[in-house]
Amino acid sequence: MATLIGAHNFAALKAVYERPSLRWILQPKMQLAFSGRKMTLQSKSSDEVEGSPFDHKGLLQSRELYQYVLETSVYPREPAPLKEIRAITENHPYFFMGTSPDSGQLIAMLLDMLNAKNTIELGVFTGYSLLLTALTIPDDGKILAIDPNLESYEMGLPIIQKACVEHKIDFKHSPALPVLDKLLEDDDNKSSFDFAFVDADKSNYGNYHERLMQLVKVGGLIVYDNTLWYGSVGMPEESVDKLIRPERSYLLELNKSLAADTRIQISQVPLGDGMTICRRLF
Ligand SMILES: C[S@@+](CC[C@H](N)C(=O)[O-])C[C@H]1O[C@@H](n2cnc3c(N)ncnc32)[C@H](O)[C@@H]1O
Repeated sequence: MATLIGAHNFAALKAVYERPSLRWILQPKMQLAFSGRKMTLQSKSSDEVEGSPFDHKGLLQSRELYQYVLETSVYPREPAPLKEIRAITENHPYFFMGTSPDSGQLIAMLLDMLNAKNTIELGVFTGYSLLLTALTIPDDGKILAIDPNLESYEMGLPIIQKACVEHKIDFKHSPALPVLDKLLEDDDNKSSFDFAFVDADKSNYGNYHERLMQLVKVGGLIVYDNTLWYGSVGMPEESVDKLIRPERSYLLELNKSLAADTRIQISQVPLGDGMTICRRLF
């Protein structure tokens, strides 16, 4: 399959893509071909992917094991609208940013176990984790979803509408920090959220944590995505591509500070790109 994709962010995408050490991270199953200012997105067959730098295995030992998990436990139980949003996201130039379905399955279980009704999400993209949350919480539940990128949100919106869950979503087209600060001006918002999912700019994770600790109730959860950053947090700095080093350093800092934060119970889960689940204790 080959699809012509838009030329926005062309130079940046081309520069990133052409770094061989990053290709396996960015394009596990697809390949971008550049011709002049035209970009073509091409699916790779399983045979082409296998054993190549594009081989995708998440954080597990092998691609086969990751596929086994997805095909045995995740895909058979994944609701149809989520399959649909995952399919349309494959056409987005940054499709690799979507929350992985295995992480999503755990998030849904956590939401259910908490009986979460009032949730907040930082970093929406095309809406996989948002739709998952909307499908899981009750009909009168609410999700405050924040992202400065409206275009990506609008890509998944028709699927959210078709699933009849849009009424649960309050989308704020904005960076997250000012929205959180505004919420904190009203004491009624403090300790009002059952659940927070953070999948936005890694440089602000520390700032988000301090604010979310006030907004999420005692017993509530804050889940941080990408805390193992393609496994790079366990690698020596010099072996990590320079392009992903800044985020790696923010995540190293975050992981250390979460481990030292006595206000929370934590679990570092090696699913997807690594998620840290934090439960507010006091
Ligand atoms: C990894 S994607 C989120 C994936 C999403 N959870 C999903 O399931 O598809 C990261 C998102 O964070 C958003 N983002 C970047 N900076 C942000 C900020 N300051 N505040 C909130 N979101 C931000 C980006 O626009 C992008 O859509």
